[in-house]
Amino acid sequence: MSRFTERLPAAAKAVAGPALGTRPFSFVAPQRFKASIELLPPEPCLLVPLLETRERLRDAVEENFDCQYSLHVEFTGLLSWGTGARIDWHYDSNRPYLKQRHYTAVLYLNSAGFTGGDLLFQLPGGNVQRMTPQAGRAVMYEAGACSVHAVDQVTSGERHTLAMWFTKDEEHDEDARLLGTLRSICGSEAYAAAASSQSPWRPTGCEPPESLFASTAALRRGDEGDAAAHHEGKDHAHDLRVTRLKALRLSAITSDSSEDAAIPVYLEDSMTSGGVPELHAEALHRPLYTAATLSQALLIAHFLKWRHPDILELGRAQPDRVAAIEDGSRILNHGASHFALDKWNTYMESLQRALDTLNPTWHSLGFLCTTHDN
Ligand SMILES: O=C(O)CCC(=O)C(=O)O
Ligand SMILES: [Fe+2]
Repeated sequence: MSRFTERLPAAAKAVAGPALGTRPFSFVAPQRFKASIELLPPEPCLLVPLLETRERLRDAVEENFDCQYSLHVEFTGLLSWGTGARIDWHYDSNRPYLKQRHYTAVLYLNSAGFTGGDLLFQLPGGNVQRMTPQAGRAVMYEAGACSVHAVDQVTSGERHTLAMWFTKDEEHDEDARLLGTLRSICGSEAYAAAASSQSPWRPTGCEPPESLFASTAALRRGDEGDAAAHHEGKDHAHDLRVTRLKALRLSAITSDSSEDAAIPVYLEDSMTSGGVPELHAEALHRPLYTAATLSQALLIAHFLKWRHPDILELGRAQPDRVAAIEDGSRILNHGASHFALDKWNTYMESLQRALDTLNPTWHSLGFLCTTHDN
């Protein structure tokens, strides 16, 4: 069994300083979609292996960096990298609000189904170490400036990863919130109903408990530097998740009377008549989708922007653009409200299948290896 014994960051340290001073420091990953563990559907078959895996990765990081029992999980995310996605040279704690990140682990969930997407590390002397993702393998490195790395463009298909960040700072512990979530969902009727439902995100009937989706902290950590996500308040009119939906030209209608009410999300322009082709006006007055919480509304909005941008464009269509969006228009006319959620559920099911295929691998520690074994 090969274990992760090499500490890449130490090797990379010698060039990290000068390189950072001279290189442009930009992220370019428009096709990247990130789902925080707290925002995933509360399916036991999805969450249980995820939780097991994150514990295993935490142990491995502690062991390999000699800091047993001192790390907290700061963020767990399922990431999908579509064709065209890449990240330029960077290190993972490179923003003031990411300073608490001390270590990173990335578990690769697939190796077939995409091309490109190699992980590159800067080494001393200007050398670059390249690692091609392999399903079931993990890399781990320090999150600081000594670990400058990049991800090559995904040239086709979709690359799936489980990305985790670890912190020594208890205040940024993701576990506290997750434990609360698990306590509140385990054994609850709502959870049983949601877990047995084909579509746990269904806006009517039994909702997964609010606590599973309510964390604005998850958004803060999941969204590269968007100041909007720093909001922690409860006032919806000033909730920056609402502002961020607006930036996508979506309007979430929140209810003052009930905390539990489902939140319909509309294409903003569809609520006014400006620019909306007559033909579609009626359909556009229906919500694009309905979410259980604002966090979920935003997550689905990002998903739609990533995978179905035409749908978000529909309400803004100029008459001469109608042809280009004909498919989307047809969908809206035949039940827009279901389209977005159907796409979202289908996507989540495909992620779950990708994870299920890894289950046997996850039950063996053998998946942890050094990048030098490749
Ligand atoms: O997916 C990878 O190989 C690395 C991802 C990465 O560098 C990041 O998310 O900061
Ligand atoms: Fe990174």
